[in-house]
Amino acid sequence: MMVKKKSEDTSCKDPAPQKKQTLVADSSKVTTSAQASPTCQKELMSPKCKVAIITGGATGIGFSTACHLLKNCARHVIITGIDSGEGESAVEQLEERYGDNKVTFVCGDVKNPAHFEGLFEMACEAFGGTDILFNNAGILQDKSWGNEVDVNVKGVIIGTLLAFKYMGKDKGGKGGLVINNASIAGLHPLPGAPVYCITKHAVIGATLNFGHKFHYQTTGVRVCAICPGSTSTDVTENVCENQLTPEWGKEAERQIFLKPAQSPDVVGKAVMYILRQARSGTIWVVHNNILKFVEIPNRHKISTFVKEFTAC
Ligand SMILES: NC(=O)C1=CN([C@@H]2O[C@H](COP(=O)(O)OP(=O)(O)OC[C@H]3O[C@@H](n4cnc5c(N)ncnc54)[C@H](O)[C@@H]3O)[C@@H](O)[C@H]2O)C=CC1
Ligand SMILES: CCCCCC(=O)/C=C/[C@H]1[C@H](O)CC(=O)[C@@H]1CCCCCCC(=O)O
Repeated sequence: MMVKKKSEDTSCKDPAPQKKQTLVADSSKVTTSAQASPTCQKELMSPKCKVAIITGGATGIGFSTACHLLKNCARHVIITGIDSGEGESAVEQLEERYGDNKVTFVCGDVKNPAHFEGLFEMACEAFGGTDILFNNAGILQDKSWGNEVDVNVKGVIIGTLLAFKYMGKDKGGKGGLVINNASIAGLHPLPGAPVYCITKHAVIGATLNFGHKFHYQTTGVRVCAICPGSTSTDVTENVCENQLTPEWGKEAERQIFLKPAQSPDVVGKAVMYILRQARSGTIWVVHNNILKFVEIPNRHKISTFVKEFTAC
């Protein structure tokens, strides 16, 4: 079987092959008040014996997360993607590291609800259900922004609604966890790639809404988001060429590469932390190898009074 070089990720091998990157949880900044504590004292979930679906799991951050789940004794990981060569190569690498029958690749598009539902059906039939959905697939291609919106936003909505349907306690499921892969670009502007940035802001919105206690109390499905800073994966390849104008492309590239990109392994570690500890509706940044909780300010505190209007 052909093993594509570009999807090879050795970052999960122990010990780390290059410069060791340690994920530091910035605990001084994590808890701001007892009421708003983003984490739970007791472990909310362990990866052990869990069944996970990872969209876009054959490469980059998704692949690294699959490594961490399997290293932590997950029962089975279903990875998806649109490139079957990358999928086959990823399965080969994961089986070599973690043993046979631990991973399945399904080729398909997150924009396609039937494909997505097939993943949950497969997990039901083979393993009795799904515990974790990592909505990770995403593209940075403002040049074809309609498709970008569909993949980055529609894919997350389709996946989360299906997670509620198949994992929700109110639907006979066991509850579980959805982690959305947003981006630091979901929290601040990336003017060279504005549509990408808009889609990632939407993923934050999806997390705050689907992760709200209104849904958590009925479904038992936690919904959290991770916002990686620049990470060395294929998504950061050809940034310049894939934007709406060459000037915008140059600006996006400049901003994304202002600091050295972190390893996808660091993001995989951060996903494990969120899986174990994070409350539903919480947003987490992992940037420069540091994990931080993002406090969304109360809307009453972020606005300053200017003027009162009365209807004419
Ligand atoms: N690399 C970075 O600096 C950052 C990446 N992210 C996000 O991380 C996520 C994963 O990207 P990376 O691992 O960085 O890059 P990547 O390019 O290695 O991974 C993206 C994966 O999504 C898959 N994919 C693309 N379109 C798809 C579709 N329509 N349906 C199903 N799968 C599809 C690809 O086959 C690929 O495996 C993306 O959502 C990206 O926006 C967020 C912040 C920073
Ligand atoms: C694939 C697109 C990823 C976009 C990531 C991005 O825009 C990153 C930009 C950073 C750049 O590498 C250097 C920076 O300073 C940018 C991020 C700054 C965000 C501040 C983080 C806040 C915090 O640490 O809480």
